[in-house]
Amino acid sequence: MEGTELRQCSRRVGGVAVRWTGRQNRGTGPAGVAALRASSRGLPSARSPRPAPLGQGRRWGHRLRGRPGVVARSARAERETDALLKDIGGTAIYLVGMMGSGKSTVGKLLAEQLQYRFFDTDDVIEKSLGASVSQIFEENGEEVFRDVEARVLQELSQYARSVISTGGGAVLSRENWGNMRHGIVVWLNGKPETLASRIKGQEKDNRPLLSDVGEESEEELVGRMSGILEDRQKFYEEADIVVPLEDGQTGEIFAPEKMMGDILEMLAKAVQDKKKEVEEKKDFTVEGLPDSMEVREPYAAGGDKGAPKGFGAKE
Ligand SMILES: Nc1ncnc2c1ncn2[C@@H]1O[C@H](COP(=O)(O)OP(=O)(O)OP(=O)(O)O)[C@@H](O)[C@H]1O
Ligand SMILES: O=C(O)C1=C[C@@H](O)[C@@H](O)[C@H](O)C1
Repeated sequence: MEGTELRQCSRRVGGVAVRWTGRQNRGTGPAGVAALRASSRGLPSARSPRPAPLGQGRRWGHRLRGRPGVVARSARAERETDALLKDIGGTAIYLVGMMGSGKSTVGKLLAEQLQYRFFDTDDVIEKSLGASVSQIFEENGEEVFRDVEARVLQELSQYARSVISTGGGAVLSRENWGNMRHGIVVWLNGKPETLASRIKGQEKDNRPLLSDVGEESEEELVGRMSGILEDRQKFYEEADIVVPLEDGQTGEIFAPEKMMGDILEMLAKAVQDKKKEVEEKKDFTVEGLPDSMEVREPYAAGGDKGAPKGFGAKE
């Protein structure tokens, strides 16, 4: 059989030690599916150093000032952002959305501002397996890719202070939602036209679902993106926060820095709403309850929607 036999990988991806024992099958021998399945247990294994505690670095507002397109923040805005950092208490942020929606671009900015680590699940998979997403689809099939993706998400969900850019199809798995509900899920919601114009002409190494779309035809790409979005819309809508890519009135496409600012604002609001909700629940009394019964606080980030894990994942 051509290709590499079981191989040990040990790499650092975003500050996390990723270990993987994998068999790569580049030949026509037995498919690598079983080998990948077997080897996808426990990835990534993470015993990473924690990032510097919030507050030790430069302040958020200060950092924003240097950014092109970002308006200097007032002392009040600085106080607000400091309060947000305190309030979200390290809660992880998951970015979901279609291919080309800007999850990696915006996610990196967000991580920098929050002094969080940044992970891109496609990258983690590619680096740890030493193969591109397209290669994995081609040689092992989509099902195996989804399986590996789920394991990666599960592992990453144990870490606080992370911004995690997920693959476009991660929302299709119930298991993934269970893990993403450890944090706050943010959907970058854009029109197929916007997505297609970004993706067109880009290499397709991590977008095998578009590999058969003609290079020349943006129309065909828009059609494909529309179809995928239609199938996934209801899953994306489960997100805690929805951030548009375009201005609904003018159609202007927002810059990544603006999107990051929008996310921060919406996070602040979500945190305040949740605090209020918790406060209201505290005042709520039920006649006739035995003294020993406690009223449980609701899940912080997912509200009614999700698996109850809440703010403050494992540090
Ligand atoms: N707000 C934006 N305005 C203009 N271009 C953007 C914006 N955000 C991202 N882009 C560009 O769009 C392309 C796709 O962005 P990015 O890779 O961040 O998306 P993604 O959601 O991570 O995609 P995928 O999941 O397919 O990897 C990149 O070329 C990026 O530079
Ligand atoms: O939308 C999707 O299903 C995908 C998006 C990419 O990020 C990759 O995760 C992969 O190509 C699948």
